[in-house]
Amino acid sequence: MCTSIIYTAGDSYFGRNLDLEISFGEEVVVTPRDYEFKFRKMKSLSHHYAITGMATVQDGYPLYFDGANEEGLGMAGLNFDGPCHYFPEDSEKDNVTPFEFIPYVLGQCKNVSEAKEMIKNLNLVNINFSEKFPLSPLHWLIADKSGDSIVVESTKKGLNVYDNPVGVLTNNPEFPQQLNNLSNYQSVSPAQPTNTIAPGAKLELYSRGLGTHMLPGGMDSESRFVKETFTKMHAPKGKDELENITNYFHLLHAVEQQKGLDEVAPNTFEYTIYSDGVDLTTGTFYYTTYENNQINAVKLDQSKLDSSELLTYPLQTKQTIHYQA
Ligand SMILES: C[C@H](CCC(=O)NCCS(=O)(=O)O)[C@H]1CC[C@H]2[C@@H]3[C@H](O)C[C@@H]4C[C@H](O)CC[C@]4(C)[C@H]3C[C@H](O)[C@]12C
Repeated sequence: MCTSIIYTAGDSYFGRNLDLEISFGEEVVVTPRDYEFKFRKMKSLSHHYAITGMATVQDGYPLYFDGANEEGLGMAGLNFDGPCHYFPEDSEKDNVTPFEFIPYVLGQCKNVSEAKEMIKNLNLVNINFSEKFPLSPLHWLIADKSGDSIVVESTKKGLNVYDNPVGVLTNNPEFPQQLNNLSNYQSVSPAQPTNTIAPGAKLELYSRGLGTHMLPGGMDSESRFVKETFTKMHAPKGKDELENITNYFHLLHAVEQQKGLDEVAPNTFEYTIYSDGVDLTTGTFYYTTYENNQINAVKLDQSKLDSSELLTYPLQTKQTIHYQA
């Protein structure tokens, strides 16, 4: 499972938890403006916006899991196994494969409204990257530095684009159903409840936080969607970058999956391999990993963006403890 969010507090911060039982050798990858993006069915892009994100580089190609461009548009792919359906090539449309979707959009669009326009004529075509890396069933959260976001889902109905009023995406079911399910939790509140169940009966407020008593806490995608929406919608806004990025990681870690809790095969557990976030104004890319929950960062270096060579930064997975004398 995975969770992706856009959190606006002065700047906007966009990223995700990557929850899985295996790693694909992902690292922080900056694609500079002159790296040539070759597409299977579309004309290649020899000059485009620079992209920073988490990717695995295969045959010299950055297979992005999530990332953002230098204009402040971010995009993350999350598992959508079941409802997801990709289509054969359609000669009337722009045929982009799912593994090209992130570079195609982030390479060319500045914000959500440009992305929406571009997606109007798009067909997510069912072509594998390779035998070793077949298609993944994904849906995407796309968000920009204004805080706007949309969800893109390719199902048997076609390519669906939904405005996202909460700026959160997890996994199944389809997005409209996830939103609809929030109705069941409208009474969840940071405040102590008033007694509406048995007016007149004396009910003790025996604990703080009783307004959150009905908040789900499971690993499943519906529970995470509700919990993350509540947590993010009530998040404080910090006074500077340090406070904001600290808040941001608290939001993602609120739905992180600890090892041992989500068994996907006998004795194999899905867990939060990494959490990441880009400041969509400065382009600084932050991340934590399961082993190392100190915040690490890669700053966007403008002097390196007019090049054609990928820049890669291996994940720092060693925990550092701040010992005090
Ligand atoms: C599985 C990952 C999403 C995490 C997630 O939602 N897990 C939940 C699993 S489940 O619901 O509980 O079953 C997705 C996110 C990005 C995906 C990767 C990226 O799309 C990049 C390439 C694309 C290639 O086609 C396949 C390998 C791959 C390297 C993908 C492997 C995998 O599908 C990733 C890593």
